[in-house]
Amino acid sequence: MITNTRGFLWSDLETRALLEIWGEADVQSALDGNFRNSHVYRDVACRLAELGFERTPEQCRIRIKGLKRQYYQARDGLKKNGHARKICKYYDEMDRILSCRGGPDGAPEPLAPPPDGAQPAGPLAGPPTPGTPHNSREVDAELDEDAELESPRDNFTEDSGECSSYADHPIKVECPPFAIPVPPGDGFKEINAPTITPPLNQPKRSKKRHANLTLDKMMEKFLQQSVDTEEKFYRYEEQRLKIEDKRREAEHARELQMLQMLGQMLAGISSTVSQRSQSIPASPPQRANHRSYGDNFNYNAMTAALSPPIVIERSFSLHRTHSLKDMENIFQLVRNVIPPLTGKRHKGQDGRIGIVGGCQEYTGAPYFAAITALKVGADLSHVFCTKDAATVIKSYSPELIVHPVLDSPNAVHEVEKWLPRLHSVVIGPGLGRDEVLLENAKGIIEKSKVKGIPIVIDADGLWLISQQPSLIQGYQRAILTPNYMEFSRLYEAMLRDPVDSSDHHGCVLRLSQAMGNLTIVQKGERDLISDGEKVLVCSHEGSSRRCGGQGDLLSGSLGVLAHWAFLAGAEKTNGQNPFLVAAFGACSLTRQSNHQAFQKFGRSMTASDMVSEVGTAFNKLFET
Ligand SMILES: NC(=O)C1=CN([C@@H]2O[C@H](COP(=O)(O)OP(=O)(O)OC[C@H]3O[C@@H](n4cnc5c(N)ncnc54)[C@H](OP(=O)(O)O)[C@@H]3O)[C@@H](O)[C@H]2O)[C@@H](O)CC1
Ligand SMILES: Nc1ncnc2c1ncn2[C@@H]1O[C@H](COP(=O)(O)OP(=O)(O)OP(=O)(O)O)[C@@H](O)[C@H]1O
Repeated sequence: MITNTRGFLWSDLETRALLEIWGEADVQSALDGNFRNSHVYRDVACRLAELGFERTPEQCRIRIKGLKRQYYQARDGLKKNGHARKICKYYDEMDRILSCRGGPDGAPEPLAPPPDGAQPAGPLAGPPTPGTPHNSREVDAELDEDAELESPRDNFTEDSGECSSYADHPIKVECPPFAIPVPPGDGFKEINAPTITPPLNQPKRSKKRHANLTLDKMMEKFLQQSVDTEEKFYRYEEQRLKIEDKRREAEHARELQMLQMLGQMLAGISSTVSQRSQSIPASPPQRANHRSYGDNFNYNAMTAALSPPIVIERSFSLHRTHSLKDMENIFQLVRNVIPPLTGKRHKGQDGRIGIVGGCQEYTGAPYFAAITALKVGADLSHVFCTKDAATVIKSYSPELIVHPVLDSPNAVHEVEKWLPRLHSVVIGPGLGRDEVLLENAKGIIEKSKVKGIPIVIDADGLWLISQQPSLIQGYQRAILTPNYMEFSRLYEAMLRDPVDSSDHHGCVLRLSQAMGNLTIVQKGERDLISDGEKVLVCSHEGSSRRCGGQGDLLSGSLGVLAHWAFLAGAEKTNGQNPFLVAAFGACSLTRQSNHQAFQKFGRSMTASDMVSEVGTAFNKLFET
């Protein structure tokens, strides 16, 4: 029965059958020295078929050729490492057959010792020298013997014709019997260098170690090259960044230059306008004392105001408890308390103001108060706000010092640490009405009182006071700045009566008295200022625009002026209550800023526009 074969792959059984036939003496003698061997392999194939294996003569010849090659390689090249059997599975069979076969001279071939300690099949003549002419000749002869039937297609299968499996052939990493061709380079020199070629009688193991060492060195070299490349990359990147920085600096310098040029151009334009304004006589200070109850805004007035020169109106109101002379002097008193700008002062002397307020909802209010304090002339402006609000407030202005402490568990202590360095505190803008924050504000008020620091209370700070008036009652260094609604709350809380809308002056006077003669600024169409003894009315022209944040400008500027007035002493204030003077100055300034901003922006005016006007408004009111 013919066994089906699997193409050109040979099973073990099939191969052994082939070797059995091919090793027979008549076959060997037919092949020996005979270059025309096709008839021999035809016979081999026929005999194989008799055993049940269907193979063509050509397949038989090629299989034998492959087996011979494996055998010679194993014997000549690799037998010393003791793994010949793994390279040539049929080594013993081949050896038995070929050792009996004569060499070219007819004498038996000297045989290698059997690998892996196996007993040699033939007489042991000592190990052959690999690569001797004899062996080469033998292989050549055998290959020539097979030449007749060889075809290009067969080359594909001649060395690996076995039907193998992964189990039969475990993967082995062996040192190849030839040098690995590698690209030239420092790291590869040693491979072909004759100086390190092991002597022929050196054990194979050392060759292997040498190869391993070489591989190690190659790997080392490779890693070194990687490190070098990386370093080069970083050096290059560093240089690139430096160049980039320089480029940016140059660009920045150019931008600055452009801005300076622009500034100079604008200054030129502004001085032209200013010269024009000055050529028209400005209102003398005496005129500021002109009594007026603050004309309501009308379009004629606005039209007049828009066209230069700007006439600064200062309006005062008298209460029956005060003389005209007092009123005439009050504005001059504001001027008196403003510290002169000299080169002798150091940072902080002109005012370190603290604003307590600013929470998640309200970040604008503390900002407006704090920035106005700086615009009026304070040196440092601190904001004590909640954590949420801090980053936002900082982002509005780098000039502000922002402390995100107001909602921290030890908020009062955190602010208290700063109190000795503060000249006044403004409590309430954007504080909100969260119980915890109000409680902290209360603690800060108490600590500030202990230190005798002037305190301005506005917005939600006033809500707190309307709940607990005793918190500030009797502290005459406090100034409360309620709008109409806030005033009503306070008034009702203190006097248990609704506000008498027919007697605003009397109401503000009474509230101040009820609070222990601290200063009350009732904001409105006309601002009423009282310390329980006097009532000042400021109806300086502002505008009809009531945008949110105007009150914050007032409280911020009042924080600075209160410090200045308080510091100035009785001589400068002519014995008047310094907080009345300060309040009058702050109301005038806020209204003037409002007026100027409105002239520019009309209905679109916002509190920020007013902030931009604070400097010039201050200048017009107090320094011209
Ligand atoms: N950008 C920001 O972050 C800003 C934040 N801000 C902060 O907001 C917080 C709350 O302040 P607030 O003014 O809204 O509260 P509050 O004074 O109780 O008024 C509540 C209600 O009372 C009324 N009302 C008010 N005035 C009145 C009047 N003159 N005459 C008559 N009624 C008047 C009016 O009621 P309505 O007439 O609408 O019914 C009003 O809605 C506070 O922390 C503050 O600092 C502001 O500073 C703005 C810029
Ligand atoms: N009708 C008005 N005419 C002119 N000026 C006014 C008028 N009402 C208020 N002002 C001025 O605006 C300033 C702020 O007062 P306002 O009543 O807006 O305070 P507020 O309600 O506390 O403000 P905020 O929006 O900051 O809370 C004060 O200086 C006040 O003189």
